[in-house]
Amino acid sequence: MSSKPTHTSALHEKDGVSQPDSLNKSSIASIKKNRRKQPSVDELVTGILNQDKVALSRAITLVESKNTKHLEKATAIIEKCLPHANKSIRIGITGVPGVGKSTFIEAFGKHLTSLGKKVAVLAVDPSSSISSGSILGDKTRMEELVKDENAFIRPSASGDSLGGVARKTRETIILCEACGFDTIIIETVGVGQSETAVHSMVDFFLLLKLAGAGDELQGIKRGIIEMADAIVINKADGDNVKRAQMARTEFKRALHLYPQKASEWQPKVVTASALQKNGIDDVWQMISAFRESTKNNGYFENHRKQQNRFWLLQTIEERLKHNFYTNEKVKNVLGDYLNATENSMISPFHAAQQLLKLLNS
Ligand SMILES: Nc1nc2c(ncn2[C@@H]2O[C@H](COP(=O)(O)OP(=O)(O)OP(=O)(O)O)[C@@H](O)[C@H]2O)c(=O)[nH]1
Repeated sequence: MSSKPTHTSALHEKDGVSQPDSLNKSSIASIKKNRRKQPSVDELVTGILNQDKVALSRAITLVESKNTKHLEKATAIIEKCLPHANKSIRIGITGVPGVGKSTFIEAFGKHLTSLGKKVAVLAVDPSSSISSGSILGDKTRMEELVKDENAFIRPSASGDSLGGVARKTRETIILCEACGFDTIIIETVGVGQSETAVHSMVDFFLLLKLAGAGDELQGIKRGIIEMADAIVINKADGDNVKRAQMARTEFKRALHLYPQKASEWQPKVVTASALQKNGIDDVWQMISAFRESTKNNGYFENHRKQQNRFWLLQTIEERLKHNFYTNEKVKNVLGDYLNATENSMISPFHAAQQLLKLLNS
């Protein structure tokens, strides 16, 4: 008898992979055709509300699209998801490259899913606008978490500006919440302004630090420390344990020098080892205590309201700026005005006035 597979066998091979017989040529073609067909707004929203990660991913891709044709559809999806959003804790995590952000988020995220939480990890990556590459997106990161059905990981899209990346991240938060994710982690590399952008979209801001040699306080950027609700001294393992504890004492002392936060929360300093998964639950307990205390004193809701106001005003500023710099009349003469201003032939104020008039002419 011939060993040649027959068409009646349940599976057949394509490119070395077993395929159900039902996936014959015509059905594959139809799947491909359907894939090309963009789902409607309602289909995507229904998918998101049914906690379908594929629908979520497709909606995020629309939100991130630079194609202006997608803007209307993306806005409609956000509007429909908005009433189902907001029921999460949004946690910002920052730290210099190499401090252990991915290792920490992997351990933290896995811990949270083991507690029955649904975790979305988003990244705000300022490098994408500079190098068109992405510090956070390029590597295979969080290998375990990515396989967890209760987790969703999305690196940031490369944006033209930090503002653009931040706007998309805010909208993505809304989509993830509508999709049932109750813990949203927003990661950024502590190398620039991105921390401020992330701070403006989270409830709790966590700074990862290392117990370095020498004077710990020298490396502190005042602004970032001021924003932090907690400092986690990572890599507190092996020979590093003692140093991490010393660093903890120093940071605690330093944090007391700052004025009290509007949240009335006294920022905490803890040590952890993301690699050995030590101190991970302490971080979660701390965030839970923060949520409880700020919900009780009204700060939590109030802060989110302020963030919404800020998002609106920031979006208006961005659009105005965009309209100005892409206006043909402005583009034609901007260089001349810049030259004239450089050479003190016209004052910058007068030049600005003239240029702004062009927008409405
Ligand atoms: N000993 C020790 N090593 C750690 C710990 N956490 C992370 N590392 C190691 O530190 C290195 C950097 O870790 P990552 O998690 O990639 O750090 P990152 O901050 O995400 O780095 P970037 O992606 O470059 O921003 C890796 O070799 C990790 O294995 C820890 O708790 N203890």
